Amino acid sequence: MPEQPERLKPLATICNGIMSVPFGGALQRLCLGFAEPLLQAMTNSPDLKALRDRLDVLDGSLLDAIRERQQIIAAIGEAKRGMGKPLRDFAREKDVLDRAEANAAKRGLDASLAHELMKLLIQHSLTHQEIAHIRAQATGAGLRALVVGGAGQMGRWFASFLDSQGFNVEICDPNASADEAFPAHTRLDSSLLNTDLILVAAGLRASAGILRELVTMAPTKAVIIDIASIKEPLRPSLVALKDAGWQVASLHPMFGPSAVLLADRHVVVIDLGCPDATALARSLFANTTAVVSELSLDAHDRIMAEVLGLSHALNIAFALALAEGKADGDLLQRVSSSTFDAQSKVARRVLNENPNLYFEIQTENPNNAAQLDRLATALQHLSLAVAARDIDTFRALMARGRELLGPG
Ligand SMILES: C=C(O[C@@H]1C=C(C(=O)O)C=C[C@H]1O)C(=O)O
Repeated sequence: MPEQPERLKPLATICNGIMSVPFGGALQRLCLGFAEPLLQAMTNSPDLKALRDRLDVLDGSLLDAIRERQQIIAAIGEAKRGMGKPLRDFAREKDVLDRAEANAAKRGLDASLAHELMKLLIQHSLTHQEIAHIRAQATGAGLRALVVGGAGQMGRWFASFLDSQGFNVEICDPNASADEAFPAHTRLDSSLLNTDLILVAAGLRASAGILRELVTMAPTKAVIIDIASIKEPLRPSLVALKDAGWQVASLHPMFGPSAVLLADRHVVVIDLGCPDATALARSLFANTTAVVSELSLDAHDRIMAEVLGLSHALNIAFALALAEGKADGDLLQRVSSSTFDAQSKVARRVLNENPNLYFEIQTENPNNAAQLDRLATALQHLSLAVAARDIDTFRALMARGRELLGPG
């Protein structure tokens, strides 16, 4: 390619770089076809409209290349299923990312752009493979499930998740509308309990009430699984259900209703001493890329005081401290640092969550008060070290936290 004027060099680099991304044939052909004429056009006639028109074509072809990638991904998913191989291949993902970075660097393209682009595409391919895999495995085929609280956000998520596994889903929710996606009931009565799975996916107080109601009903073959964020309020009913002869287990999906891909998502299973129920709870996520961990009933709430209670409280406090200082939100966003950006993003997410649920996470966990005390103490230590201009203590405080969280 001839030497380009200085102002065109960045574009030449991008075109060269794009050629290095391993999209398969389409994008390479596209770049070879367009890069030079495009640069020519820029040199001869700097016509903005013509350049944008060409860019539109290029962007369309980018999407064609991505579609071609997705089709190959679907074929790979099927091949892996046929061979009984797991959905996710971490070593292969690393290869794909490393190759994209190396190819980008060779062409003078920013390696992190190539990395991020490929990461996004891998995420999408996993989502597609996961959905296809769940449907193909049909773990719930021939089984029936009743989702109690099925018109709530997590209830809806679980209803369609179970449906995608082949379960025959019905929901029970006093707030069910006339046009629910599944047959809906507004009252829990014993005729609904003749099913294989009763998934209780209501708010915490409501779930406690539903489990109490189930305790009064004669056990059926159904497995009862709750998905509450805090387990202590449910403990007496969970124990009573088991004692009454129900098969019962507890689940805690560590993600919200917007989750599509379960890669990097966590699910907690609590074994309540009913092996069939625990096995069913585990099997619901067996064909996904979610990481399933087991916790005891006691450990669950202790750990959730750290994972949920502390992180929610800290983010609410962060925003409150800004509000107390009458901070100018627009100005802060204009001059924000990378840490402030990241922190605000998390805080914004927390503050837009359902206050009833977040209140219950703070108030219903018996371990939470002590955790909030530790947060207050930590802030005090920090304030004292700063007021005393004590660098050694400040360093020690940072080192202690780093030891726990590991290097960044
Ligand atoms: C496509 C595959 O499945 C997954 C998706 C990958 C991708 O999008 O490149 C890579 C590895 C796997 O986790 C594969 O195994 O090759």
